[in-house]
Amino acid sequence: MPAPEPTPPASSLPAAASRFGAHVLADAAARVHDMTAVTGGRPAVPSPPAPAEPPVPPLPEASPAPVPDAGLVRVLAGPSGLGTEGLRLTPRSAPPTAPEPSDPAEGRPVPGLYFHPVPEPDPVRVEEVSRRIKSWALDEVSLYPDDWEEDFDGFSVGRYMVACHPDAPTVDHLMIATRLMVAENAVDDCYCEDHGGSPIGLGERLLLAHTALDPLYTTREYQSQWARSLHADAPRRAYRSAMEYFVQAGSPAQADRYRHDMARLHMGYLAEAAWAQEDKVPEVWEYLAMRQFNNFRPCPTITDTVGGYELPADLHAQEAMQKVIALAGNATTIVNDLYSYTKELRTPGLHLNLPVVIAERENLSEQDGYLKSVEVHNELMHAFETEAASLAAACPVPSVLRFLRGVATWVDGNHYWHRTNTYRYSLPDFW
Ligand SMILES: CC(C)=CCC/C(C)=C(\C)COP(=O)(O)OP(=O)(O)O
Ligand SMILES: [Mg+2]
Repeated sequence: MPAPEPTPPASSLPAAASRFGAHVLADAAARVHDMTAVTGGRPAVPSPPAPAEPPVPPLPEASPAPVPDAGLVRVLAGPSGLGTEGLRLTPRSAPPTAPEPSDPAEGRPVPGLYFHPVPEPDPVRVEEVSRRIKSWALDEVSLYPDDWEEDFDGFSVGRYMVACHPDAPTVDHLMIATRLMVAENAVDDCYCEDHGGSPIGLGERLLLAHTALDPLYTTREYQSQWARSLHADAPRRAYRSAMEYFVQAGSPAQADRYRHDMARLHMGYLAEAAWAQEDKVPEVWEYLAMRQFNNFRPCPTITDTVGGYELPADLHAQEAMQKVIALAGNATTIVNDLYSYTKELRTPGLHLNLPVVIAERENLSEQDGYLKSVEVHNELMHAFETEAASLAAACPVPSVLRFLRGVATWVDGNHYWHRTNTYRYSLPDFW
Protein backbone atom coordinates (compact mmCIF):
# COMPACT_ATOMS: atom_id res chain seq x y z
CA MET A 1 0.00 0.00 0.00
CA PRO A 2 1.43 3.41 -0.82
CA ALA A 3 2.12 5.56 2.21
CA PRO A 4 -0.54 8.24 2.67
CA GLU A 5 0.36 11.73 1.62
CA PRO A 6 1.50 13.83 4.59
CA THR A 7 -1.11 16.37 5.59
CA PRO A 8 -0.09 19.59 7.28
CA PRO A 9 -1.65 20.11 10.68
CA ALA A 10 -4.54 22.51 10.93
CA SER A 11 -3.58 26.15 11.42
CA SER A 12 -5.27 26.35 14.82
CA LEU A 13 -2.66 23.99 16.31
CA PRO A 14 -0.83 26.62 18.37
CA ALA A 15 -4.06 27.64 20.10
CA ALA A 16 -4.87 24.03 20.87
CA ALA A 17 -1.31 23.47 22.08
CA SER A 18 -1.81 26.03 24.81
CA ARG A 19 -4.61 23.90 26.22
CA PHE A 20 -3.18 20.43 25.67
CA GLY A 21 0.48 20.73 26.49
CA ALA A 22 2.82 21.65 23.70
CA HIS A 23 4.76 18.41 23.84
CA VAL A 24 1.72 16.28 23.08
CA LEU A 25 0.69 18.29 20.07
CA ALA A 26 4.21 18.93 18.86
CA ASP A 27 4.83 15.19 18.85
CA ALA A 28 1.52 14.62 17.12
CA ALA A 29 2.20 17.27 14.53
CA ALA A 30 5.62 15.80 13.83
CA ARG A 31 4.03 12.41 13.28
CA VAL A 32 1.35 13.86 11.04
CA HIS A 33 4.06 15.48 8.92
CA ASP A 34 5.82 12.15 8.76
CA MET A 35 2.96 9.80 8.07
CA THR A 36 5.30 7.56 6.14
CA ALA A 37 6.91 6.70 9.46
CA VAL A 38 3.61 5.18 10.53
CA THR A 39 3.47 2.62 7.77
CA GLY A 40 6.98 2.85 6.44
CA GLY A 41 8.73 0.70 9.03
CA ARG A 42 6.47 -2.35 8.73
CA PRO A 43 4.37 -4.01 6.09
CA ALA A 44 1.35 -1.84 5.38
CA VAL A 45 -0.81 -4.94 5.16
CA PRO A 46 -0.39 -8.35 6.72
CA SER A 47 1.87 -10.80 4.98
CA PRO A 48 0.57 -14.24 6.06
CA PRO A 49 -0.86 -16.01 3.03
CA ALA A 50 -1.43 -12.94 0.89
CA PRO A 51 -3.98 -13.48 -1.85
CA ALA A 52 -3.85 -11.18 -4.87
CA GLU A 53 -5.73 -7.94 -4.35
CA PRO A 54 -8.66 -7.71 -6.78
CA PRO A 55 -9.37 -4.34 -8.31
CA VAL A 56 -11.50 -2.33 -5.91
CA PRO A 57 -13.11 0.88 -7.05
CA PRO A 58 -11.75 3.84 -5.10
CA LEU A 59 -14.10 5.14 -2.47
CA PRO A 60 -14.93 8.76 -1.96
CA GLU A 61 -13.64 8.62 1.62
CA ALA A 62 -10.34 6.91 0.85
CA SER A 63 -8.30 10.08 1.24
CA PRO A 64 -6.10 10.08 4.33
CA ALA A 65 -6.60 13.80 4.69
CA PRO A 66 -9.22 14.59 7.33
CA VAL A 67 -11.18 17.00 5.19
CA PRO A 68 -14.54 17.78 6.73
CA ASP A 69 -16.85 15.45 4.78
CA ALA A 70 -20.42 14.75 5.78
CA GLY A 71 -19.43 12.31 8.54
CA LEU A 72 -16.96 14.69 10.13
CA VAL A 73 -19.32 17.62 9.74
CA ARG A 74 -21.78 15.64 11.79
CA VAL A 75 -19.21 14.97 14.49
CA LEU A 76 -18.23 18.58 14.48
CA ALA A 77 -21.81 19.75 14.34
CA GLY A 78 -22.43 18.23 17.74
CA PRO A 79 -25.78 18.02 19.42
CA SER A 80 -28.70 20.36 19.28
CA GLY A 81 -29.71 20.32 22.95
CA LEU A 82 -29.84 23.20 25.42
CA GLY A 83 -26.45 24.50 26.46
CA THR A 84 -24.56 22.93 23.58
CA GLU A 85 -24.48 25.97 21.30
CA GLY A 86 -20.89 26.78 22.14
CA LEU A 87 -19.69 23.30 21.22
CA ARG A 88 -21.05 23.38 17.69
CA LEU A 89 -18.54 24.19 15.00
CA THR A 90 -20.94 24.28 12.11
CA PRO A 91 -24.19 26.23 11.92
CA ARG A 92 -27.38 24.47 12.86
CA SER A 93 -28.36 24.69 9.22
CA ALA A 94 -25.41 22.44 8.26
CA PRO A 95 -26.29 20.16 5.35
CA PRO A 96 -27.95 16.85 6.19
CA THR A 97 -25.65 14.09 7.37
CA ALA A 98 -25.32 11.07 5.10
CA PRO A 99 -27.09 10.59 1.80
CA GLU A 100 -30.14 8.34 1.88
CA PRO A 101 -29.32 4.84 0.61
CA SER A 102 -30.24 4.57 -3.05
CA ASP A 103 -31.34 0.96 -2.72
CA PRO A 104 -32.03 0.52 0.99
CA ALA A 105 -31.54 -2.91 2.52
CA GLU A 106 -34.40 -4.46 4.46
CA GLY A 107 -35.02 -4.07 8.18
CA ARG A 108 -36.69 -1.19 9.95
CA PRO A 109 -35.05 1.02 12.54
CA VAL A 110 -36.17 0.99 16.17
CA PRO A 111 -38.85 3.71 16.31
CA GLY A 112 -37.59 6.82 18.09
CA LEU A 113 -33.94 5.78 17.88
CA TYR A 114 -31.42 8.55 17.16
CA PHE A 115 -29.15 7.30 14.39
CA HIS A 116 -27.60 8.34 11.10
CA PRO A 117 -28.21 6.47 7.86
CA VAL A 118 -25.18 5.35 5.89
CA PRO A 119 -24.69 4.77 2.19
CA GLU A 120 -25.19 1.16 1.17
CA PRO A 121 -21.82 -0.62 1.55
CA ASP A 122 -19.90 -1.16 -1.70
CA PRO A 123 -21.23 -4.52 -2.99
CA VAL A 124 -17.94 -5.40 -4.73
CA ARG A 125 -16.06 -5.10 -1.46
CA VAL A 126 -18.78 -6.90 0.47
CA GLU A 127 -18.58 -9.86 -1.86
CA GLU A 128 -14.80 -10.03 -1.77
CA VAL A 129 -14.58 -9.70 2.02
CA SER A 130 -17.29 -12.36 2.40
CA ARG A 131 -15.41 -14.72 0.11
CA ARG A 132 -12.08 -14.20 1.83
CA ILE A 133 -13.39 -14.43 5.38
CA LYS A 134 -15.04 -17.74 4.67
CA SER A 135 -11.84 -19.07 3.22
CA TRP A 136 -9.92 -17.85 6.29
CA ALA A 137 -12.50 -19.38 8.65
CA LEU A 138 -12.50 -22.76 6.93
CA ASP A 139 -8.97 -23.13 5.59
CA GLU A 140 -6.80 -21.20 8.04
CA VAL A 141 -8.49 -21.64 11.42
CA SER A 142 -11.10 -24.44 11.04
CA LEU A 143 -13.57 -22.18 12.76
CA TYR A 144 -16.85 -24.03 12.57
CA PRO A 145 -18.45 -27.38 11.73
CA ASP A 146 -20.69 -27.67 8.65
CA ASP A 147 -23.94 -27.19 10.52
CA TRP A 148 -22.93 -23.69 11.67
CA GLU A 149 -22.50 -22.47 8.13
CA GLU A 150 -25.94 -20.89 7.90
CA ASP A 151 -25.34 -18.86 11.05
CA PHE A 152 -21.91 -17.83 9.80
CA ASP A 153 -23.36 -16.63 6.50
CA GLY A 154 -26.36 -15.03 8.26
CA PHE A 155 -24.01 -12.96 10.39
CA SER A 156 -23.07 -11.07 7.18
CA VAL A 157 -19.73 -9.95 8.54
CA GLY A 158 -18.60 -8.68 5.12
CA ARG A 159 -21.50 -6.23 4.93
CA TYR A 160 -20.87 -5.25 8.55
CA MET A 161 -17.21 -4.41 8.11
CA VAL A 162 -17.55 -2.67 4.75
CA ALA A 163 -20.32 -0.48 6.20
CA CYS A 164 -18.19 0.37 9.26
CA HIS A 165 -14.92 1.06 7.43
CA PRO A 166 -15.70 2.89 4.17
CA ASP A 167 -12.27 4.58 4.27
CA ALA A 168 -10.25 1.33 4.29
CA PRO A 169 -7.72 1.75 1.47
CA THR A 170 -7.87 -1.91 0.37
CA VAL A 171 -9.70 -5.15 0.97
CA ASP A 172 -6.62 -6.37 2.86
CA HIS A 173 -7.22 -3.57 5.35
CA LEU A 174 -10.87 -4.57 5.68
CA MET A 175 -9.81 -8.13 6.35
CA ILE A 176 -7.89 -7.02 9.44
CA ALA A 177 -11.14 -5.88 11.03
CA THR A 178 -13.18 -8.75 9.64
CA ARG A 179 -10.98 -11.51 11.06
CA LEU A 180 -10.96 -9.88 14.47
CA MET A 181 -14.75 -9.44 14.39
CA VAL A 182 -15.24 -13.11 13.56
CA ALA A 183 -12.75 -14.21 16.22
CA GLU A 184 -14.39 -12.00 18.87
CA ASN A 185 -17.77 -13.49 18.07
CA ALA A 186 -16.37 -17.03 18.10
CA VAL A 187 -15.15 -16.46 21.65
CA ASP A 188 -18.50 -14.95 22.68
CA ASP A 189 -20.51 -17.76 21.07
CA CYS A 190 -18.33 -20.73 22.05
CA TYR A 191 -17.19 -19.63 25.48
CA CYS A 192 -20.04 -17.43 26.74
CA GLU A 193 -23.23 -18.00 24.77
CA ASP A 194 -25.26 -20.02 22.29
CA HIS A 195 -22.66 -22.36 20.80
CA GLY A 196 -21.64 -24.27 23.90
CA GLY A 197 -20.79 -21.35 26.17
CA SER A 198 -21.32 -21.28 29.91
CA PRO A 199 -20.42 -19.03 32.84
CA ILE A 200 -18.80 -22.02 34.50
CA GLY A 201 -15.06 -22.03 33.93
CA LEU A 202 -15.30 -18.92 31.77
CA GLY A 203 -12.47 -17.12 33.57
CA GLU A 204 -10.03 -19.88 32.76
CA ARG A 205 -11.10 -20.09 29.11
CA LEU A 206 -10.92 -16.34 28.61
CA LEU A 207 -7.56 -15.98 30.26
CA LEU A 208 -6.01 -18.76 28.20
CA ALA A 209 -7.54 -17.34 25.01
CA HIS A 210 -6.29 -13.89 25.94
CA THR A 211 -2.76 -15.22 25.68
CA ALA A 212 -3.39 -15.63 21.93
CA LEU A 213 -3.54 -11.82 21.88
CA ASP A 214 -1.03 -11.07 24.61
CA PRO A 215 1.59 -13.82 24.49
CA LEU A 216 2.96 -15.82 27.38
CA TYR A 217 6.72 -15.44 27.95
CA THR A 218 8.04 -18.29 30.05
CA THR A 219 10.62 -21.02 30.17
CA ARG A 220 11.27 -23.14 27.08
CA GLU A 221 9.64 -26.25 28.53
CA TYR A 222 6.33 -24.52 29.22
CA GLN A 223 6.47 -22.12 26.29
CA SER A 224 5.96 -24.94 23.81
CA GLN A 225 2.98 -26.34 25.73
CA TRP A 226 1.42 -22.90 25.67
CA ALA A 227 2.12 -22.50 21.93
CA ARG A 228 0.34 -25.78 21.22
CA SER A 229 -2.65 -24.68 23.31
CA LEU A 230 -3.34 -21.85 20.88
CA HIS A 231 -4.48 -24.46 18.35
CA ALA A 232 -6.66 -26.36 20.81
CA ASP A 233 -10.03 -24.85 19.96
CA ALA A 234 -11.67 -22.61 17.38
CA PRO A 235 -11.76 -19.41 19.48
CA ARG A 236 -8.04 -19.63 20.23
CA ARG A 237 -7.13 -20.49 16.65
CA ALA A 238 -9.18 -17.52 15.47
CA TYR A 239 -7.74 -15.07 18.03
CA ARG A 240 -4.19 -16.20 17.30
CA SER A 241 -4.43 -15.90 13.55
CA ALA A 242 -6.47 -12.66 13.49
CA MET A 243 -4.03 -11.08 15.94
CA GLU A 244 -1.04 -12.16 13.87
CA TYR A 245 -2.43 -10.30 10.87
CA PHE A 246 -3.33 -7.30 13.02
CA VAL A 247 0.11 -7.04 14.61
CA GLN A 248 1.75 -7.08 11.19
CA ALA A 249 -0.47 -4.29 9.93
CA GLY A 250 -0.46 -2.02 12.98
CA SER A 251 2.14 -0.33 15.13
CA PRO A 252 3.15 -1.72 18.56
CA ALA A 253 1.04 1.00 20.19
CA GLN A 254 -2.01 0.04 18.14
CA ALA A 255 -1.54 -3.62 19.10
CA ASP A 256 -1.22 -2.64 22.73
CA ARG A 257 -4.36 -0.52 22.51
CA TYR A 258 -6.22 -3.51 21.09
CA ARG A 259 -4.94 -5.87 23.81
CA HIS A 260 -6.10 -3.44 26.46
CA ASP A 261 -9.53 -3.15 24.87
CA MET A 262 -9.82 -6.93 24.69
CA ALA A 263 -8.86 -7.26 28.37
CA ARG A 264 -11.68 -4.83 29.11
CA LEU A 265 -14.04 -6.97 27.02
CA HIS A 266 -13.05 -10.15 28.83
CA MET A 267 -13.56 -8.48 32.21
CA GLY A 268 -17.07 -7.50 31.07
CA TYR A 269 -17.84 -11.09 30.04
CA LEU A 270 -16.81 -12.24 33.51
CA ALA A 271 -19.11 -9.83 35.33
CA GLU A 272 -22.02 -10.88 33.12
CA ALA A 273 -21.21 -14.53 33.80
CA ALA A 274 -21.01 -13.95 37.55
CA TRP A 275 -24.51 -12.46 37.54
CA ALA A 276 -25.79 -15.38 35.47
CA GLN A 277 -24.32 -17.85 37.97
CA GLU A 278 -25.92 -15.99 40.86
CA ASP A 279 -29.23 -15.44 39.03
CA LYS A 280 -28.74 -11.78 39.89
CA VAL A 281 -30.30 -8.87 38.07
CA PRO A 282 -27.94 -5.96 38.72
CA GLU A 283 -29.02 -2.39 39.26
CA VAL A 284 -29.33 -0.44 36.03
CA TRP A 285 -26.12 1.52 36.58
CA GLU A 286 -24.29 -1.69 37.43
CA TYR A 287 -25.53 -3.25 34.21
CA LEU A 288 -24.39 -0.17 32.27
CA ALA A 289 -20.97 -0.43 33.91
CA MET A 290 -20.68 -4.09 32.87
CA ARG A 291 -21.84 -3.23 29.36
CA GLN A 292 -19.18 -0.52 29.07
CA PHE A 293 -16.70 -3.40 29.19
CA ASN A 294 -18.69 -6.17 27.48
CA ASN A 295 -18.82 -3.76 24.57
CA PHE A 296 -18.02 -3.22 20.90
CA ARG A 297 -15.17 -0.89 21.88
CA PRO A 298 -12.37 -3.05 20.36
CA CYS A 299 -13.99 -2.58 16.94
CA PRO A 300 -14.16 1.21 16.46
CA THR A 301 -10.78 1.67 18.15
CA ILE A 302 -8.99 -0.10 15.31
CA THR A 303 -10.44 2.32 12.76
CA ASP A 304 -7.02 3.93 12.23
CA THR A 305 -5.23 0.64 11.56
CA VAL A 306 -7.98 -0.36 9.13
CA GLY A 307 -7.73 3.09 7.56
CA GLY A 308 -3.95 2.72 7.13
CA TYR A 309 -2.89 5.53 9.48
CA GLU A 310 -2.18 5.89 13.21
CA LEU A 311 -3.70 7.93 15.98
CA PRO A 312 -0.63 8.47 18.18
CA ALA A 313 -0.78 6.77 21.57
CA ASP A 314 -0.63 9.98 23.57
CA LEU A 315 -3.57 11.47 21.66
CA HIS A 316 -5.50 8.23 22.05
CA ALA A 317 -4.78 8.21 25.79
CA GLN A 318 -5.96 11.74 26.51
CA GLU A 319 -8.99 11.79 28.79
CA ALA A 320 -11.27 13.54 26.33
CA MET A 321 -10.58 10.88 23.71
CA GLN A 322 -11.17 8.10 26.20
CA LYS A 323 -14.53 9.65 27.05
CA VAL A 324 -15.51 9.90 23.38
CA ILE A 325 -14.51 6.27 22.77
CA ALA A 326 -16.40 5.03 25.83
CA LEU A 327 -19.57 6.91 24.88
CA ALA A 328 -19.40 5.67 21.29
CA GLY A 329 -18.85 2.09 22.46
CA ASN A 330 -21.74 2.38 24.91
CA ALA A 331 -24.14 3.74 22.29
CA THR A 332 -23.22 0.97 19.82
CA THR A 333 -23.65 -1.68 22.49
CA ILE A 334 -27.05 -0.46 23.63
CA VAL A 335 -28.04 -0.59 19.96
CA ASN A 336 -27.25 -4.30 20.20
CA ASP A 337 -29.39 -4.63 23.33
CA LEU A 338 -32.32 -3.08 21.46
CA TYR A 339 -32.02 -5.04 18.23
CA SER A 340 -31.17 -8.37 19.89
CA TYR A 341 -33.93 -8.04 22.51
CA THR A 342 -36.31 -10.60 20.97
CA LYS A 343 -33.45 -13.01 20.12
CA GLU A 344 -32.32 -12.89 23.75
CA LEU A 345 -35.86 -13.38 25.07
CA ARG A 346 -35.87 -16.71 23.23
CA THR A 347 -32.68 -18.02 24.90
CA PRO A 348 -32.96 -20.26 27.99
CA GLY A 349 -32.84 -18.46 31.34
CA LEU A 350 -32.94 -14.71 31.78
CA HIS A 351 -30.59 -13.02 29.29
CA LEU A 352 -29.64 -9.61 30.61
CA ASN A 353 -29.94 -6.60 28.34
CA LEU A 354 -30.84 -3.01 29.12
CA PRO A 355 -34.62 -3.27 28.51
CA VAL A 356 -34.83 -6.38 30.72
CA VAL A 357 -32.78 -4.82 33.52
CA ILE A 358 -34.68 -1.51 33.47
CA ALA A 359 -38.05 -3.29 33.48
CA GLU A 360 -37.00 -5.53 36.36
CA ARG A 361 -35.24 -2.95 38.55
CA GLU A 362 -37.59 -0.04 37.92
CA ASN A 363 -40.83 -2.03 38.01
CA LEU A 364 -41.79 -1.15 34.48
CA SER A 365 -43.57 -3.17 31.84
CA GLU A 366 -41.39 -4.86 29.22
CA GLN A 367 -42.53 -2.24 26.75
CA ASP A 368 -41.69 0.71 29.01
CA GLY A 369 -38.32 -0.86 29.87
CA TYR A 370 -37.60 -1.03 26.17
CA LEU A 371 -38.78 2.51 25.44
CA LYS A 372 -36.70 3.88 28.30
CA SER A 373 -33.69 2.04 26.88
CA VAL A 374 -34.19 3.86 23.59
CA GLU A 375 -33.97 7.13 25.54
CA VAL A 376 -30.81 5.98 27.30
CA HIS A 377 -29.29 5.13 23.93
CA ASN A 378 -30.24 8.49 22.46
CA GLU A 379 -28.71 10.37 25.38
CA LEU A 380 -25.49 8.41 24.96
CA MET A 381 -25.40 9.20 21.24
CA HIS A 382 -25.92 12.91 21.87
CA ALA A 383 -23.23 12.88 24.56
CA PHE A 384 -20.84 11.11 22.18
CA GLU A 385 -21.42 13.72 19.50
CA THR A 386 -21.08 16.60 21.97
CA GLU A 387 -17.80 15.26 23.34
CA ALA A 388 -16.44 14.45 19.88
CA ALA A 389 -17.26 17.94 18.62
CA SER A 390 -15.66 19.47 21.67
CA LEU A 391 -12.49 17.38 21.27
CA ALA A 392 -12.31 18.14 17.56
CA ALA A 393 -12.47 21.85 18.34
CA ALA A 394 -9.90 21.67 21.11
CA CYS A 395 -7.43 19.36 19.38
CA PRO A 396 -7.73 19.78 15.61
CA VAL A 397 -4.84 17.48 14.77
CA PRO A 398 -5.50 15.69 11.46
CA SER A 399 -5.14 12.18 12.91
CA VAL A 400 -7.51 13.08 15.76
CA LEU A 401 -10.11 14.45 13.35
CA ARG A 402 -9.86 11.43 11.10
CA PHE A 403 -10.07 9.04 14.04
CA LEU A 404 -13.15 10.83 15.40
CA ARG A 405 -14.72 10.60 11.99
CA GLY A 406 -13.81 6.90 11.82
CA VAL A 407 -15.42 6.19 15.19
CA ALA A 408 -18.58 8.09 14.19
CA THR A 409 -18.71 6.16 10.92
CA TRP A 410 -18.31 2.89 12.80
CA VAL A 411 -21.19 3.85 15.10
CA ASP A 412 -23.41 4.51 12.07
CA GLY A 413 -22.29 1.35 10.24
CA ASN A 414 -22.95 -0.71 13.36
CA HIS A 415 -26.49 0.60 13.51
CA TYR A 416 -26.95 -0.12 9.79
CA TRP A 417 -25.82 -3.72 10.28
CA HIS A 418 -28.11 -4.32 13.26
CA ARG A 419 -31.07 -2.78 11.45
CA THR A 420 -30.56 -4.77 8.28
CA ASN A 421 -29.57 -8.11 9.81
CA THR A 422 -33.05 -9.60 9.74
CA TYR A 423 -31.57 -13.11 9.77
CA ARG A 424 -30.34 -12.46 13.29
CA TYR A 425 -32.55 -9.76 14.76
CA SER A 426 -36.21 -8.69 14.80
CA LEU A 427 -37.99 -5.91 16.66
CA PRO A 428 -40.53 -6.49 19.43
CA ASP A 429 -44.16 -5.57 18.87
CA PHE A 430 -44.18 -2.44 21.04
CA TRP A 431 -45.44 0.25 18.71
C1 LIG B 1 -17.39 -7.83 18.30
C2 LIG B 1 -17.21 -7.71 19.75
C3 LIG B 1 -16.06 -7.00 20.31
C4 LIG B 1 -18.10 -8.25 20.50
C5 LIG B 1 -18.00 -8.23 21.92
C6 LIG B 1 -19.22 -8.20 22.70
C7 LIG B 1 -20.44 -8.53 21.99
C8 LIG B 1 -20.61 -9.93 21.44
C9 LIG B 1 -21.38 -7.62 21.84
C10 LIG B 1 -21.19 -6.23 22.33
C11 LIG B 1 -22.68 -7.98 21.26
O1 LIG B 1 -23.55 -8.27 22.27
P1 LIG B 1 -24.27 -9.67 22.41
O2 LIG B 1 -23.35 -10.67 23.00
O3 LIG B 1 -25.53 -9.41 23.14
O4 LIG B 1 -24.52 -10.06 20.89
P2 LIG B 1 -25.85 -10.61 20.19
O5 LIG B 1 -26.98 -9.87 20.76
O6 LIG B 1 -25.92 -12.06 20.49
O7 LIG B 1 -25.73 -10.34 18.73
MG1 LIG C 1 -27.36 -8.77 22.45
